[in-house]
Amino acid sequence: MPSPGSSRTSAARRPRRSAGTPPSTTRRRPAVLKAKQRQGVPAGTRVAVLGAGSWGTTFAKILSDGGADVVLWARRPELAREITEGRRNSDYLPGINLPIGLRATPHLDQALAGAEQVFISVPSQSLRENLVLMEPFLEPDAILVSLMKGVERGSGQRMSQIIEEMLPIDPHHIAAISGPNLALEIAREQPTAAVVSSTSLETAQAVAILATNSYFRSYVNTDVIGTEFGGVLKNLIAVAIGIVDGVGYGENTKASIITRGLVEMTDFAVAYGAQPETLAGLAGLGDLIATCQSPLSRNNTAGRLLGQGYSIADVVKQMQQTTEGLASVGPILDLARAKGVDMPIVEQVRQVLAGTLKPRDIAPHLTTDSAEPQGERTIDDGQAHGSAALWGSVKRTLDQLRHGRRSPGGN
Ligand SMILES: NC(=O)c1ccc[n+]([C@@H]2O[C@H](COP(=O)([O-])OP(=O)(O)OC[C@H]3O[C@@H](n4cnc5c(N)ncnc54)[C@H](O)[C@@H]3O)[C@@H](O)[C@H]2O)c1
Ligand SMILES: O=P(O)(O)OC[C@H](O)CO
Repeated sequence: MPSPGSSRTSAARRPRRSAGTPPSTTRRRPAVLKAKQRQGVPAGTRVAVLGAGSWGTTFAKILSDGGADVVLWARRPELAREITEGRRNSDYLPGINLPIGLRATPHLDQALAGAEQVFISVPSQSLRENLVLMEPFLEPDAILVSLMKGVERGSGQRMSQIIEEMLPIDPHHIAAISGPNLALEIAREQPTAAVVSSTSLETAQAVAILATNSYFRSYVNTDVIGTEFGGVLKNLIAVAIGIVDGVGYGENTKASIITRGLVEMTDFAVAYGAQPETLAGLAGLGDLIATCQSPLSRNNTAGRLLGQGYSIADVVKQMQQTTEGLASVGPILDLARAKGVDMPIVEQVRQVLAGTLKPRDIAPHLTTDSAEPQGERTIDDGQAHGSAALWGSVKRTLDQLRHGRRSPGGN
């Protein structure tokens, strides 16, 4: 008699996995596809992913493994060929086998022809110029989805705002995806959650259905401001964490910065109209934890190099991939000033980048100039639910990450 929870297949007959090999998902994949078909989503919905860097390629894999017919746009013809013929993107995702059905092309018109949903993953500072190139080839009712986590220098605009400004598109057809989504972990099919946000719940749901498979689960919300700013702001806190890591400070300093950083993120986003709950979810706290903890994070890595004493010019030279946080510091502080939001951690990151603050001096934000003891304000007083609510948010986020379970009142 098998014990409760044991499978009928004996462990001895099960094929053995070598250490480090991700569990096979092929057995579970058909169930996800069948569930999607029951929801009326035909397998093979045509989608385009623009940008064949680490996140664009990983997202193309997510969608392809979820049953969509994906064409990935790569600027370099040789990369498009490597992806289509070799099923590899060795520069950005070493060791990852890409799905058989995934095609790549260097031609934007071919990537966009017939695409019902278009996922964009280029560096934020290049979005505007890429939208100009895309516009002639977009299908009239296509949904546009930003996978990016930056704001534009100069305008301070979020990616969905730039899409809305540049294209003759129904704003309800724009979405953004964010969450604790380190590309390489997901490309290795490690279970992960994200949130799809659109002012139209219907659009968010249509995108989430395609962006769900056996290892990737998409939740939905309608708070685009909170979702996009969560992804931008956690990068800045991750740079701060990298800096103190590089200096050699330990866990207390990092936990203090993460906790105070979440308050800064929430204050800022709420001042721009976000819902505070969003910052306590996958796109805020969830992403903050992942990015601040992982050596895979480029923002964290850039910070660590700064903390080790490299100049900003050296760091930029060393970073081979998009490091959005470095470009976002200035615009975010401008936006914060415009709303009177205090962001001491982000301000200190700016000073370290400018060379006016030594990395080892980044901690004094934990004290103040005043000798008076201050109350610990965890979230904006106007929204205050106290520390119990914050702890509840932490538990909800961890729960979502561990079990993919929807929590009451969650996303
Ligand atoms: N990598 C991740 O884990 C991850 C996860 C979630 C979100 N993101 C976000 O996705 C976006 C893209 O990041 P990434 O990790 O894929 O970066 P990346 O550096 O790995 O890839 C960027 C891609 O854009 C291309 N590119 C560069 N300049 C371009 C231009 N002017 N026009 C068109 N294409 C250009 C590059 O050739 C490359 O293919 C960023 O906003 C990032 O914050 C990344
Ligand atoms: O590598 P980073 O620092 O750009 O972070 C990647 C993702 O945004 C993590 O969610």
